[in-house]
Amino acid sequence: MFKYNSGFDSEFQTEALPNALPPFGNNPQVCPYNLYAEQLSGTAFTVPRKENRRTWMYRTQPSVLHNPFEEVEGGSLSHGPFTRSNGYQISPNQLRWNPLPLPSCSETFVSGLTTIAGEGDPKCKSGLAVHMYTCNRSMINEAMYNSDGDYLIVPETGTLIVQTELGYLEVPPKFICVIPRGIVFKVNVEGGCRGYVLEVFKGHFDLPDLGPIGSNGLANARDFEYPVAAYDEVENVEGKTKEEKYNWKLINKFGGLMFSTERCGTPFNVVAWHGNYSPYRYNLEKFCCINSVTFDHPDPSIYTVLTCKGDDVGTATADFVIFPERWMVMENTFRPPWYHRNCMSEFMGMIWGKYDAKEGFQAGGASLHSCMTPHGPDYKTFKGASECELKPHKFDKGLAFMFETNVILNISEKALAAEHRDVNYFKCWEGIPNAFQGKEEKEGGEGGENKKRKIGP
Ligand SMILES: O=C(O)Cc1cc(O)ccc1O
Ligand SMILES: [Fe+2]
Repeated sequence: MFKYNSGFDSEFQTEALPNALPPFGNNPQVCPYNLYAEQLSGTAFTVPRKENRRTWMYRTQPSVLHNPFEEVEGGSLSHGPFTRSNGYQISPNQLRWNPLPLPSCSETFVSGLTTIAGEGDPKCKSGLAVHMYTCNRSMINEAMYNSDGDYLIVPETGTLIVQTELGYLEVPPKFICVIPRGIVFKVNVEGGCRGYVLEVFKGHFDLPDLGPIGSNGLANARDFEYPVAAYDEVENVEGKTKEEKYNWKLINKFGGLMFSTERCGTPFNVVAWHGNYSPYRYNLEKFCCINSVTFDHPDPSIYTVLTCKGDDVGTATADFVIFPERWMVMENTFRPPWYHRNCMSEFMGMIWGKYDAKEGFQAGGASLHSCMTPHGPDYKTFKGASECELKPHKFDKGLAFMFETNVILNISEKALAAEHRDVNYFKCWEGIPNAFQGKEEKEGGEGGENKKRKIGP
């Protein structure tokens, strides 16, 4: 339906009307079509050139035309600092949630956002938040921008039509989109929608380095799609009062709180733009998976789609990782995820189908295994994967993902107390027997062959 340009992190130029971009330079004395030039900076002016992101927009009116913002009740999205007094707790427990029910009353993407967890402070540009949304209504004459960071949106049910200042993105399940800090957007939907949002308060998402993998593979740069310029029809405001002209609601998430105001006409009035700071979408089915073809289950970092680098080299503020359809061919290997404890925290969601490590992890549900919280396959999965014949096998039963972060997340009390929380989750590991056979009975003896284990009584 919509057109796109492609290429991660590229410098694009796009015009909804011919020759709407200045032929050279960014801010000529008078712009083509008498448009207003406006720069949006996504990095400090002075960061190194290869990290520098900014976009020049040529719009029918500049963004300044709005009334003063006032703080509003942010509902479940407004998170303020992630403190106990503000309704956040920490927990070293294994946590899991069943799917959030789709809304029974009218909700937009923004009103239907609810913060699940977070750490850090958007005012200091550090940390992240994890949100979920359910919605069933398009935003009409209503738009939002986030001063706090970049949104990475993962739909699970329903297609989002994301209208942004820079053009449209269609984002069905199995696609993701990123809306960088400051970009004004609205979301149109048809029917019930549900999904996940990762918000990073510092930096931007990058493709991970590939090291010895080489110059291709995982998420390929050419598969990232960027909007082409599109603007709303200009309204005839002749004879209208100021109130009638200021007919759009503009919401701003700012320092963890929500603010709202009225703005003069549509904010989607950019006729042309050029630059490298833009929202984009990516089809997760284009992910080129790298996996073991000999033995052993590799670390899940091989499935990293996008990473938001942290302060320490190789340690992300947040990675977006998927567990896509793939062939499992490893020999003499327990193929599902191993039991493990991780210094990073793992928030997981399910886009469709089933997860290969557990029963009961449902599409639209979520789990959180925080820093050093033990987790891994439930006993049934362990037993099955330890005893099955190891033939080449295509895992094609579902698509899970992980937001993996360096921080310990504070969890919203609302999410902890929610009815859809699976408080019996920890029981999925109950009954794992002690299968140790004792020194005398050990098969193979010292240095013996790595024999197939016998499981259970
Ligand atoms: O915990 C999980 O299910 C996610 C995960 C998957 C995997 O293949 C290896 C490690 C890991 O944390
Ligand atoms: Fe894990």
